[in-house]
Amino acid sequence: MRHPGLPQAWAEVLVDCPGLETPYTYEASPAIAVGDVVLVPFGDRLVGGLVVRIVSELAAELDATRIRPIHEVVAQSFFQPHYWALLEQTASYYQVSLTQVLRVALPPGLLRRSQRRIRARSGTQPILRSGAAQRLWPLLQKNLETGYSWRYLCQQHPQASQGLRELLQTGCVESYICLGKSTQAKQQLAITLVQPRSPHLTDRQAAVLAQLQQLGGEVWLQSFQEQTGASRGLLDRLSVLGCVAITPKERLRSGLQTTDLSADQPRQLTPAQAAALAQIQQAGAGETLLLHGVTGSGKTEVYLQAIAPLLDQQRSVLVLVPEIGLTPQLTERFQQRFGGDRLCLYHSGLSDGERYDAWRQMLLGGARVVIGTRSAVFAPLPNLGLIILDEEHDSSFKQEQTPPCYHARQVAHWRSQWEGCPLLLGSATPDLETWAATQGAEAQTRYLALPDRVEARTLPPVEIVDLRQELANGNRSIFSTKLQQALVDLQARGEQGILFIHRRGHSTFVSCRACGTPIGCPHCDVSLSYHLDQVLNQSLLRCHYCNYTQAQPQRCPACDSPYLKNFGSGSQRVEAEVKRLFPELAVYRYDSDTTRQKGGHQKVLDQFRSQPASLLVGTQMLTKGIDLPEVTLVGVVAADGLLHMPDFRASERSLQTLIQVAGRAGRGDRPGRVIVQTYCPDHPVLTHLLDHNYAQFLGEELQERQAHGYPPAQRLLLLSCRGLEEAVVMTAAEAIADRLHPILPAGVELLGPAPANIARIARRHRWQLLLKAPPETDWQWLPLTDLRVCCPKGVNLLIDVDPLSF
Ligand SMILES: Nc1ncnc2c1ncn2[C@@H]1O[C@H](COP(=O)(O)OP(=O)(O)OP(=O)(O)O)[C@@H](O)[C@H]1O
Ligand SMILES: [Zn+2]
Ligand SMILES: [Zn+2]
Repeated sequence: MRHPGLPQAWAEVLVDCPGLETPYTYEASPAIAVGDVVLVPFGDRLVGGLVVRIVSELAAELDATRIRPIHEVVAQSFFQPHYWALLEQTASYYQVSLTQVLRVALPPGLLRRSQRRIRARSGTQPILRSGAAQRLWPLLQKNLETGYSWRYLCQQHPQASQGLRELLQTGCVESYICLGKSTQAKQQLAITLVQPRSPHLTDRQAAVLAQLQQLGGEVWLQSFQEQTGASRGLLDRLSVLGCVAITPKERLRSGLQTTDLSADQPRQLTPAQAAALAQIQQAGAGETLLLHGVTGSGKTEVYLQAIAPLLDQQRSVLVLVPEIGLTPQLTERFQQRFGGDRLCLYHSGLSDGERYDAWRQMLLGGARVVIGTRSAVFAPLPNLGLIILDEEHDSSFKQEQTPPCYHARQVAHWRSQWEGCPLLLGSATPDLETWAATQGAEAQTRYLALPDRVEARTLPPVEIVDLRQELANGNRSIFSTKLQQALVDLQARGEQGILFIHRRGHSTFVSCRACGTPIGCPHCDVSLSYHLDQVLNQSLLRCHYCNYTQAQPQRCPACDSPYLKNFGSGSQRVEAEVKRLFPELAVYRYDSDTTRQKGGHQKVLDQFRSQPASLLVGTQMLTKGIDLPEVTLVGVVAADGLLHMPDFRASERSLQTLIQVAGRAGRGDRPGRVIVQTYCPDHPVLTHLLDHNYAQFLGEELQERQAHGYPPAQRLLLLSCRGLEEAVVMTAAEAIADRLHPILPAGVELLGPAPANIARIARRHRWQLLLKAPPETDWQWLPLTDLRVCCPKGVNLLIDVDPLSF
C-alpha cells in the first residue's frame, strides 16, 4: 500500500467535517499510506481525516503551489488490512469512489468522536531539548500501556504541542487513535457468577445461584432481581461470599431493552437440521452455503446452534436480515438463547450516536453476535467465525437509488473470503442466482435442504379461487364466497388469520368515470392512491413514490365531471371491509403506515397475538419471516397485482412472495389453509404455488433467463440519468450512448436510452441505458469520467451494477 518510490505524491483525504463528501488533496510524504488517519489544515484549523487515495499526478484544475502538506499522521493503518481491502473491492466492483463506500461503512463522525492519544514506546530513552518535552516524558512513563490523550497532555504545559512534536520526531513516543467513550454510554449494575458452589449456602442462596447459572452467568442486576425476586441483601451476601460479582457495566444506547426473557434451550434437531448443521460446521474458509428450508422448517434453530460453539471459541458472528421490521422477533430469539449482552443491533434506524456506540463496542468488545440490516455487512467485528444472511432472496439487501448500489450478499461473499469464514445464506425461496450457483458440476455454493416443516407439520394446502367466476355468480365483494366462509369459520373457532394485499392505502387509484383520466401525481408519472386519514377523518390522495399528498378533489381535474370512482383495493380498504362484514373479529393492519413509529412492528404483532379471534391485514411486510404459531388461515386478496409487474423477475418475485405469505399458515399445532384469489388462475406462478415445487420453478425460470440473456446468464449494468428537465436528461443519455457504442467490448450489448419504467419520480425525469454482458466480463472498461462529462449540471448519473429494479 505504500509508495516510497514516488518522487512527489498527493494524498486525497476525507476530511471529517459534517456534510463534506469529496476528499481534499494534500501534499504527502512517501510514508503516508491509504487508510492512515491524519491531521490536516482546513481553513485555519487542524482537523482529522482519512487518507483514501494516493496519486502521483495532480488533477489539472488544482494548483500545486496552493496545496498544503498533511500536518501529521495520527495513526497508521487504523483499519485492519483486509477490512480496507473489502472497502476497496466494493468500490471497484460497484464503480464508485472509496469515499462513497466509506460513507455507508463507517458511522458518521467516527474520527471526530475519537480521541488522539500518545504513549511512550517502552525501552527508549531520548535526549530532549525543549522544556515541554522534558516535562512530558516522565509523565508518559507513568502510563506506558495507554498513555494520555493529546488534549490532556496539552493542558500540562503551555508549549505542550511543540514538546509532543519533538517527542514524536525522536520516535520514542507514538500517536494512536482511541475510539472515545461516548458521553452518553450508560453504566448499569450487572451480576456475574463467580463461584456456583460454596459449602455454607442456604437453600435459597443456592437456588438463586442456580438461576443465575441458567441465565448464562451474567445479567443486569435489576432484571435478575425482577425475574427471581431475590433481594439486594441476599445478592450482596453472595457477593461477600465470593459467589457473584456485582459491577457496573456499560450499557449500549443501541442495546437491547431489558425485557424479562426467559432463557431458551437448544431444541433437539430434526435429522435434516442436524445434517445441515454438520455441513455448516465442516465448511471451509470463504465457502458459501445455501440453506434452502421450506417455511417453518426451523432454519433459525440451525443458525442458533451453528453460532453457539463459535461464541464459546471467542469468535464473532454477523447476522444480516432484510428489514428491521423482522428483527424484533429474531432478536428476541437470539436474546433468549445467548443473553442480551452478547448481542448488538446495527441498522440504519439508529441515530448517529447509537451507530457510533455500536461501532465502538464491536471494535473493542469481545466476541458477539451482531444482527443488522444491509450496511451491517461492514460491521468491524473482530475474529469473524460465520456470516449469516437470512431471507437471502430479499431485495432490500440491495441498495438502490443512492450510490454505492451494493448488494450485501455480494459484499458478504467477499468478506467471508477475506476473513476466512463461511457464509451461510438462508431462505425458503432462494434467489434464482443463488440457487443457480449450487447447480452443476462446478457448483460454487454448497446446497443444504430442509424439505419438511418441524414436528411433522405439513405445508398448508393452497386453494385458488377464480374471481371471474365470482363476478359471474354475482359476488361483487372483494372477498370470494370461499374466503368469506373461511373467515366465518375462523371467527367461530376463535383462530387467527392473515390477509395479504400487495398495496397499502385504501384504493390504488382514483379515476374519472366521464373521461377515464386517472388522477396522477404532479411530480411523478404514477397515479395517486386513495387513503382515508382516520385522525383527520379526511379523504386524501397520496403518492407512494414521493409522498405528495392532496385532498380528494370533488371534480375531475381534466373534465370537471363530478363522477370520480376509486379502483383497486389496498390494505386500508380490506381492513374496512373486514370490519364491516365481521365486526367480531379483531382486525389489525400491518403496513408501513401503521408501523412507522419506533417499535411499531412489534406493537402491532403483539396486539394481534394477544387476541384469540383476530385478523392481520398486511402488505409485503408479512412475508418477512414472522413466526405466528396460532395462524391457521392465510388469504391472498388479489394475486394479480403481483403477477403483472413489468420486470423480468416478476415471476420469481411473485412466487417468492406468495410462498412466503402462504408459509405463515399452520406453523403451530393446528393445520393451516391458504386461499388465493385471482383473475388468472392458470398463471404458471400459481401452478407452482399449488405444487409446492419451488426448485422445479427455478429450473424452468433459469432456462427462460438463458434464452433471453438475463442474469445469471448475462450480467447487467444500469446507467440512469436523472434531472428536472426532460430534454436535458434525454440528451445526456444519448451522449452517453454515443460515447459507449464505439468502445463496447465484444459480446457487450447496449440497450436504450429509454425512459425508465416510471419515467418521472419526485419531479426528476429518468432516462436509462442498460448494458448486458457475458458473466465473465467486468466493467473496468467503462470510461466513468467521460460519462460524467456527458451529463451537464443538473443531470445526475447513477451507476447500478447488477440492478434489481428498472
Ligand atoms: N428441532 C425442532 N424441534 C421443535 N421445534 C422446532 C425445532 N426447530 C425449530 N422449531 C420451532 O419451529 C418453528 C419454526 O421454526 P423457524 O421459525 O426457525 O423456521 P424458519 O425455517 O426460520 O421459518 P421461516 O423461513 O418460515 O420464517 C419455531 O417456532 C421454532 O421454535
Ligand atoms: Zn374527467
Ligand atoms: Zn409523486
